Amino acid sequence: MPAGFASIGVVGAGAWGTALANASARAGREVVLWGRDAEAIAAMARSRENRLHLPGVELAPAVTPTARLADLAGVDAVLMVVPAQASRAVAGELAPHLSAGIPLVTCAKGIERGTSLFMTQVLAEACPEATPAILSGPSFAADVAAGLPTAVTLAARDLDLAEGLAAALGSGSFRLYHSDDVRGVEIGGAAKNVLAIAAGIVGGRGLGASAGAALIARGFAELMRFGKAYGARAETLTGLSGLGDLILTCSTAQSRNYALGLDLGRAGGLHPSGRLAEGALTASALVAMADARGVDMPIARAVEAVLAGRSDIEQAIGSLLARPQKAEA
Ligand SMILES: NC(=O)C1=CN([C@@H]2O[C@H](COP(=O)(O)OP(=O)(O)OC[C@H]3O[C@@H](n4cnc5c(N)ncnc54)[C@H](OP(=O)(O)O)[C@@H]3O)[C@@H](O)[C@H]2O)C=CC1
Ligand SMILES: O=C(CO)COP(=O)(O)O
Repeated sequence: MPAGFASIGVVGAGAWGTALANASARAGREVVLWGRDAEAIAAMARSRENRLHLPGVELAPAVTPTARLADLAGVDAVLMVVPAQASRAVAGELAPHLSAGIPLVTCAKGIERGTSLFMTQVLAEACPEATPAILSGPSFAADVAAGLPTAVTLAARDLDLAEGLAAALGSGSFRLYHSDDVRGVEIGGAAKNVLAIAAGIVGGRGLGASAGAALIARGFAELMRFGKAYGARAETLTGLSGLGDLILTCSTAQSRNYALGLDLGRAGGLHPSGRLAEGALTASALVAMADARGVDMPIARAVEAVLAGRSDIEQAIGSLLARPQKAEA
């Protein structure tokens, strides 16, 4: 068993937070799982199941649910698993309970609207005493919770810290690779959700498997261009958290972002399902950041225009197909 990180705090008792709490317990950690809804947390503590967000999965004995952030004081590392747009506010409330230097690992996938900051930048501002890190990669909560084989990347600026955290959280079925390319890992997770909405639209419109594959390849070209403009390493963008997660999320309606695109493609309008689709919240920031550095992202731009109601699906598809044919890059 690796030294250190005997206890893990998980902030956010949604599907992913609950799955990560169980995965951490499976790796031998004691886990405190925080959720904001005291009633739901009490029910979870009684039933040992997160019936709202991860039904049918038994909570591991080493997981203690709580609705009090103060109960995270003293843990050795914290996984931040609330939605991207809520991360700043929750991290700010958490900050007074954390010891100096504690690793604070964002597991959310998105860019903050309004500030255009990546998740580790948001945590660095909200919890300046903590050490930001990120966990991201192709991993549905249900798969991880079921103990199906999954591989993700954990990145911190200090490679030894990333390696230590990966060793502490990983198990036979939940494999963690480590990296010091924090920016690369967070760009992949944020961008792929926007592109997955486009893939869902292609599926919902019945444009065919060939168009779906073209969308993934051209979407990946956008992700690469954006990543390079914002300092990511190519090998990170082609790895688990970039290409790996793009393929997963663009391939199945198990993804909420893809499912949102499916609905848009079939019905042509936005029908809010109430389910979290981070890409819909990140699209405008992604496009604004692409514009700021002159990065060409026609697919992401088309998604943003559809979501904002400035374009209908037919117009968006038409404008993509009308682009001049050019050298592949
Ligand atoms: N699900 C998955 O397979 C994966 C998800 N992720 C990422 O993890 C993040 C969380 O997603 P996921 O767990 O699936 O989402 P869920 O919709 O399952 O759960 C979201 C959780 O966040 C809580 N929450 C929402 N807003 C706030 C807020 N303002 N303050 C505090 N808590 C809040 C919700 O509480 P309440 O129940 O009270 O509303 C709920 O517990 C996202 O960024 C997602 O991209 C990453 C990899 C896999
Ligand atoms: O990030 C995910 C899988 O890696 C989950 O994707 P969705 O949020 O689209 O469901």
